[in-house]
Amino acid sequence: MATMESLIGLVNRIQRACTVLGDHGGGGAALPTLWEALPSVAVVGGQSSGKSSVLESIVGRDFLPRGSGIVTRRPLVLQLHKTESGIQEYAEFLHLPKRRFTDFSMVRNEIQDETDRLTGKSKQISPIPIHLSIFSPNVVNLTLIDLPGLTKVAVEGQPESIVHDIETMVRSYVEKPNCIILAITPANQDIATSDSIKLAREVDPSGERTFGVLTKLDLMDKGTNAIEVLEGRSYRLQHPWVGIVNRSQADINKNVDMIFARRKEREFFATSAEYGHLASKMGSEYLAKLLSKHLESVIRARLPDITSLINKTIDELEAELNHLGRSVAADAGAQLYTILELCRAFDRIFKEHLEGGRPGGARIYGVFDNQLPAALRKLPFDRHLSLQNVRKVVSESDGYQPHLVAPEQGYRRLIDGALSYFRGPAEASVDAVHYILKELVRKSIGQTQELKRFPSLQAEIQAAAGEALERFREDGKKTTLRLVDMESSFLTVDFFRRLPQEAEKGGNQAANSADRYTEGHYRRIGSNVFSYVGMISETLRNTIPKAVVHCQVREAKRSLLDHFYTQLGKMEANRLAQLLDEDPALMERRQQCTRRLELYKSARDEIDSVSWSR
Ligand SMILES: Nc1nc2c(ncn2[C@@H]2O[C@H](COP(=O)(O)OP(=O)(O)OP(=O)(O)O)[C@@H](O)[C@H]2O)c(=O)[nH]1
Repeated sequence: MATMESLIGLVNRIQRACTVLGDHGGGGAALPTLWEALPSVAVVGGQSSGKSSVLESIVGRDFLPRGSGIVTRRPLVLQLHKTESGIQEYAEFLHLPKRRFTDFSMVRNEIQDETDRLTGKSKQISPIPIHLSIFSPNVVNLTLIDLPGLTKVAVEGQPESIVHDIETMVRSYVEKPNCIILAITPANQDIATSDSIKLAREVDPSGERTFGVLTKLDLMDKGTNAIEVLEGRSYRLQHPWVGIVNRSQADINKNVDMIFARRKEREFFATSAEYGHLASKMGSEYLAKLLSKHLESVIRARLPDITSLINKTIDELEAELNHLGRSVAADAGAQLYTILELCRAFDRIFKEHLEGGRPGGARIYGVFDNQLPAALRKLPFDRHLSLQNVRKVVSESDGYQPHLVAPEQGYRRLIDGALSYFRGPAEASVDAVHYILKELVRKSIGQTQELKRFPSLQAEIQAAAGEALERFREDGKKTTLRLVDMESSFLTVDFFRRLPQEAEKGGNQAANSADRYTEGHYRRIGSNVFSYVGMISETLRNTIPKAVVHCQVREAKRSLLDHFYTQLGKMEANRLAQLLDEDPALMERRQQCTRRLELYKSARDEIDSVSWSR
């Protein structure tokens, strides 16, 4: 079995580690606190009930600030470490790790200064504890938390809210199931009106973690005594009540020393007619031993829970840290490598969208299969090739000399005019695919888990990909428009050769030029042009998608970030670091997790070392 020293010492060390990490249970921490799992003893009582006196006599030293009003304004975590006899007593603050206090009045000043440091001179209170360790042969191993005295009225200079604030703070400590409550009540006050008992009853109705302490037994009116309370009949708790006689104000003024006061207290009980039979279970020394023993047994009982909490939390923290990712390397080479890896991760996802595995690629096909054919069908060739327009264009082309066999010029103009309509759908296809690709870039960035941490790099990839897509779009437009232009630069000769020759077909030699200008003639021209244009439309319906895929989709797949990679290669180290700037909230979270993980791991090591010594 682990010794008492090692068990309480273990908890002491873990508590100190908790405080260093800001895990002190006082505030509403977002992460589970180990502190809350550790047993501790909190001293609770109304103002002037004798809290400081009890603490000091347990320690056997004067070291707490005195004065009027609310003196204790931050929790004081007091860890007592028993040393071998003959060694000089000293105190140490966690916030001043290098300094050993042997003069205890300096300890008092430091508590005052350190309280003011956080709360200002405003006499506000703060839940962040001050940690004080006392190493002495005259103490037992014990951790006590001194809390501000419960009060009913604010003192001058202190805000009204302080009454409520103090209660809230004290409550936040004592309501934790692992908190042992040392409830101080002065004997010269009716126990029914005791603030500490009232609060203790609320948070610990069964009284299993409450120790009742009755102070000022020497100040009771003549003829009255506290036997009913001390023997547990007035107010029953699971643990026996302990009566205490501290130094009076007069003793303090006379600088009566602590060791002497302890002796006087012992004598008080030993010689008391009322309390003589309880003498061995009264007094501050007895209280210290009682608490220490109880604390030890509680720790022993809680140790398996604490260990499993620690193990569970370590697992959780490690999982979260994995999820958050490693922190970024510091040197430029490693950073460049990281950036390239992240870009590749993005690129992989982007490709999956295009090639299948993720949705998106099908939308591009939708452009070719639906939008483009629909747009081609809607082109206003009816209007362009109306009888009226055909006649107009053909006669304009003929000029003063009407065409003799077929209106060559007229055909050309009508065809050129019709072909120019194809530019619209060609450009629209390029644009439609451009927007789909842009959207897929955006989606892929969002879906790249590894990139989540790096908002700057996300923006940069988005911009670089955007620029690249813009270049591809330019190229796509040029190429598709060229396809259209190519159609007007050379007409398909065969088509026209295959057209039936009107003159021959008619077989009417009498047919003269006058006949050529009939409606039927123009209608035929119109319908010939119409079927030629239909043929072109069919061709473009097939070639525009090829051009779009060639210039945009294939390039996006192949070289979306090529340009960006070249830029990266030329970047200065600090620019690379900037790209890897993480979301500050995330960095903060990782740091918190890392520190907490260290705490829990060191706590686990501590516990392991204690288990070994069993
Ligand atoms: N005679 C006698 N006086 C006591 C006893 N306990 C405390 N006192 C006196 O009561 C006064 C208040 O005691 P403190 O120990 O300062 O009480 P406290 O609860 O810490 O007070 P605050 O920190 O102001 O809330 C001091 O003058 C003590 O000397 C006691 O058992 N007997």
